Amino acid sequence: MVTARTPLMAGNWKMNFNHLQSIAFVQKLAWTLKDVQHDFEQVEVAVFPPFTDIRSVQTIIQADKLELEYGAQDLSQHDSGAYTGDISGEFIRTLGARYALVGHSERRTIHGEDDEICRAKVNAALRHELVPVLCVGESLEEREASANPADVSIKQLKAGLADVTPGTEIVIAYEPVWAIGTGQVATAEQAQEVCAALRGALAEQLGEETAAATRILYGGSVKPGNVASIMREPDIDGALIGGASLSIEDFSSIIRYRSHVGA
Ligand SMILES: O=C[C@H](O)COP(=O)(O)O
Repeated sequence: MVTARTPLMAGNWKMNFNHLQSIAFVQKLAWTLKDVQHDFEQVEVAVFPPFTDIRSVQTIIQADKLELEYGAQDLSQHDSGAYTGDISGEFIRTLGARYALVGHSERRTIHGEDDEICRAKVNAALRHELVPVLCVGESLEEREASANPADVSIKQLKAGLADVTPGTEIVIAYEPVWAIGTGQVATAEQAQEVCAALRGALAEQLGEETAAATRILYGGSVKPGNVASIMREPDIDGALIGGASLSIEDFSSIIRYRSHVGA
C-alpha cells in the first residue's frame, strides 16, 4: 500500500516507444523487479507512456497483476467537445491511470503552456480523480537573473495550485530546465534548497499538514550514479526520470537506489 511520501520513481518516456515496444518494456521491467525482489511498499514505481501506449500498458499491468502505476504525460484542460487533438482527463482515468503530468517544461516551452493553462489542467486532473504531477523549474537564464533560485518554481507552484484545497493529493516535480536531458544534474544541495522552499510555499498555500504529506520529486538527468545522493535529501521524495527511464537496467537500478553502496 502506498502511504504519504512513499518515494515515487516516475519514468517519463516522452515521445519514445510505440505500443508494441511499451508492452515489451513493461513486461521486462516487471520481471526484472521481481527477480531482484523489489519491495513496492518501500518505493512506488510509475511509468508515463505516450497516450497511444496507455491502453497496452493497462492491459499488461492488469493481466499480470503488476504493482506498477501509470499516468499520462499531459491532459486537456477541457472535459469533452470540439478540441481536436486533445485528450480528456476522463479518457485517461477510464484507462485506469493514477497520474497526469501537468506543465512539464517541454509543454511550457515548446507548446506555450503558461501558468493559467497549468492551473486549468491541474483542476481538470482533479475533476477526473487523477493525481496531478505539477512540474516546475527555472531556466538557466532565470536562475542567473534571480537572487533566489526557487523564485520561478514557487511562482509556478502557487499559480498551478491556485484552486486546490488543503488535503488534496498532488505531486510536485522540481525540474530545473538546465538539467533536463543535458547530463548536467543539479547537485543534491541545489535540488534540496529549491525543494525545501517549495515545501514552504505549499505550507503557506495549503497548510502545514498538506505540505508535510505532499511528495516533491526532483527531475533532470537522474541516473543510477547520482540518484542515491539526491534521495538522501530530506525534502526530495522521488524522481521524475526521462532518458534513464528508457533503459531497463538504468531505471531498475534507480528504483533500487537504497541498495546502492553508501545509500
Ligand atoms: O520528465 C523528465 C525530465 O524531463 C528529465 O529528463 P532527463 O532525465 O532525460 O533529464
